[in-house]
Amino acid sequence: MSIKFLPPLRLLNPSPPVTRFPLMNVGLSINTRRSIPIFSRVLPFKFKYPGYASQFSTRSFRPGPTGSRPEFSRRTGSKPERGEVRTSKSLVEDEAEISDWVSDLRTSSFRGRLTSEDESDSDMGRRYGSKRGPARDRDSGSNRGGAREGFSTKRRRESDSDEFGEPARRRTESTFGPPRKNRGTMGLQNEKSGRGERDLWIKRDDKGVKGERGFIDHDDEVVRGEGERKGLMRNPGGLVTGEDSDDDDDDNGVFEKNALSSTGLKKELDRPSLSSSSDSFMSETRFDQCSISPLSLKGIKDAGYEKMTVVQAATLPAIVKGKDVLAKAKTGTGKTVAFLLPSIEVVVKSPPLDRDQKRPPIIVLVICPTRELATQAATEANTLLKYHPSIGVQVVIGGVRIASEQRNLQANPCQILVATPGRLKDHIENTPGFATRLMGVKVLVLDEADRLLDMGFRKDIEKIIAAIPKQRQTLMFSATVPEEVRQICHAALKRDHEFINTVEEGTEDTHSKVRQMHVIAPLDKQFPLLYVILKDHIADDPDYKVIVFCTTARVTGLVAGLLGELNLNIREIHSRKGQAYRTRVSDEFRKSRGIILVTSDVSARGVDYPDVTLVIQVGLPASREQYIHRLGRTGRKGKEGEGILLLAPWEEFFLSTARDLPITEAPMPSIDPDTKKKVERALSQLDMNSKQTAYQAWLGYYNSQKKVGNDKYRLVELANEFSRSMGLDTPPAIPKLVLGKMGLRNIPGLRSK
Ligand SMILES: Nc1ncnc2c1ncn2[C@@H]1O[C@H](COP(=O)(O)OP(=O)(O)OP(=O)(O)O)[C@@H](O)[C@H]1O
Repeated sequence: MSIKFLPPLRLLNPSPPVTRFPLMNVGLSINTRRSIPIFSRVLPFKFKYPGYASQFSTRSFRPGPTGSRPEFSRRTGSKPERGEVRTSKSLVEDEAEISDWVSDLRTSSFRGRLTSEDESDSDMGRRYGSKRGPARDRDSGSNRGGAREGFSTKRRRESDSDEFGEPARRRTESTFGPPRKNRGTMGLQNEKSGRGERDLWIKRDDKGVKGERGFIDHDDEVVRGEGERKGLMRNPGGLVTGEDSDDDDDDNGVFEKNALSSTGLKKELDRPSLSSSSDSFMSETRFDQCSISPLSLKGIKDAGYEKMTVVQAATLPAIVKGKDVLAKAKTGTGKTVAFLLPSIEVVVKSPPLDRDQKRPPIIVLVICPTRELATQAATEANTLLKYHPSIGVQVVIGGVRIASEQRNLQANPCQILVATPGRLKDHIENTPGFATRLMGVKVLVLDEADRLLDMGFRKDIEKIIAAIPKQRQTLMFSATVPEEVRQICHAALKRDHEFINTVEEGTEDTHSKVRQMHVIAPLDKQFPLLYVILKDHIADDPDYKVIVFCTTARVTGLVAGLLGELNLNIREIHSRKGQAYRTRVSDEFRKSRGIILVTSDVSARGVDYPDVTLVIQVGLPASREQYIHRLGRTGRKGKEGEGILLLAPWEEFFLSTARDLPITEAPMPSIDPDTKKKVERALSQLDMNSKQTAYQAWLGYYNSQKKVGNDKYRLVELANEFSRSMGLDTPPAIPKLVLGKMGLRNIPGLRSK
């Protein structure tokens, strides 16, 4: 059965045809075991370069006598093979866990949107509504109005929220597959049709017997019944219950019972139980063993790189052969060079620019989810291009005047463009001649691919892909490639792409040299605890360099204010800060020691700050993936590091979603009465506005976390606990409009204005 597609509605703005990503279909993800043997294909992999041949194989690596050789797996086609599914299945150990996992899959994409105040923040006005005001405000870097976090939260969830009416309709607009009630389990196979790329879906019955078939065509738009998508997004369980509420008291007890000296945690962290062997990120292959242009080799040498990292050695052969590649490698292992170097080689091999050409083509397009990351990738590209003076790199990111970017694009060579999605889309729509230049793209790179394919960016990415040639090479890189991303990535990748996974089978997605611990404490203990943990770490390591991740921009602002009042050497980065400020602070933090960066998820992915000694995550991470990326700011390039996750008792469920990661319980540091008083005094010094906005943002964030937000009554109780933890007797009032948008009108305990 083939599906009839309706043409996209075009009203005011004529837009290019859109490549549609199939929605992440949970049913598909958890049933891949059955479909795999039919669809997966492992092509023999022959190395072109002698240097690689001895080093890698397509088979799983079993440590030899030296035990040091890294393992990676490589396969082609859009379907995972057995080994890989085992890896993702390690998250899902039994049937009961599957439902938890499914809930997480359902929520993870919009969770990401809610928390990650990445580039999307600045462009949210454009992406989620027709009003351009908010985006402009943000771009100018000014703080406006306490209600905005609530609104931006709403915008970010618009496309898949049940609470706001409009979203449910939108959600159905791009749903693919057969009507839900007819769905059994399904497998997807990508193939080319006369009309472009499409996915074959095959329905299976309970025994896995093939039944109904159909196609999902990426070039068309489908309108489908509402119930189908809702069924995917609703969380059947996982509410925070009254029992959890009672647990708060119990946990207070535990808190006191477990209390050690304030240095207890530090001592625990000092224990030398880290394995050092399996984490080698360097390969034995030298860059000069590969067919790379001599000028690029000179640039590499000047950058101080001699041997390739594992991911570089693993992906380079396939990329230089022109293959599409989806690569997974742990954080801080050199993925940026892995995609930049072969991309530069494509430019080198392209015909030189014609000086008279009015609209010279952009040859390589790199898309990154955050401004910091885009800037960093461009800097790395410039380093590698040191001896290629005629090749130009330009960056287009939110928060910068679009007119100045337009001038730059006009005046300077730009064979390589690094962009954040929202701003790139702006240029496609508003910069004269830009769309023509994009028609020259030969290589598309999606850095942090899983994030870019997330719902928050998906529409922009679809538009961007529609604006570049179909005949191109696509490279996708990330430290996390959840199964549902595997399911949809072939909308952008060719059918015969290679999935190169450098994470050794049976090992964690995190580095063994990074010790991971959790501290569970009720909200009223968390600010003092954070202070104690930081003080201990500072006392322990005079060269400390710490990142503290908070759930939202406003909460980040509050925590930074508090730690500043406590005389710690604090810097803060989040989406409420102007871009110039963000860039300056980021540069300063990169170069400094003895410093603490308090940040939201704008710094979660990709940012390469050297020698971060400790990452603290306060509150529920948006997802297991986000936890991994945040943690990955420490322990880069094979170094050691520490991570502490500070959760309230009712957030402890997160640990079961990250059960495959070695997060151990930390001994509870004790808070002496002086410290408690000191923190209370510091809290009282903070201005009311920062507490009000933090409270509202906190409520918005947890409202979006299904396991907490489904029970609105409990949610409000917890929010008011947070309010008390800031030293407030009465919770701040929230504008009625915002409460309405959050679906929290008339919930007892909330004050409205
Ligand atoms: N061949 C190499 N030899 C030594 N250092 C390298 C090499 N390639 C890259 N690096 C360095 O490794 C560090 C980490 O690289 P990069 O930021 O690309 O990691 P990543 O894998 O993209 O991390 P994340 O997943 O956090 O984005 C950078 O400082 C980079 O300069």
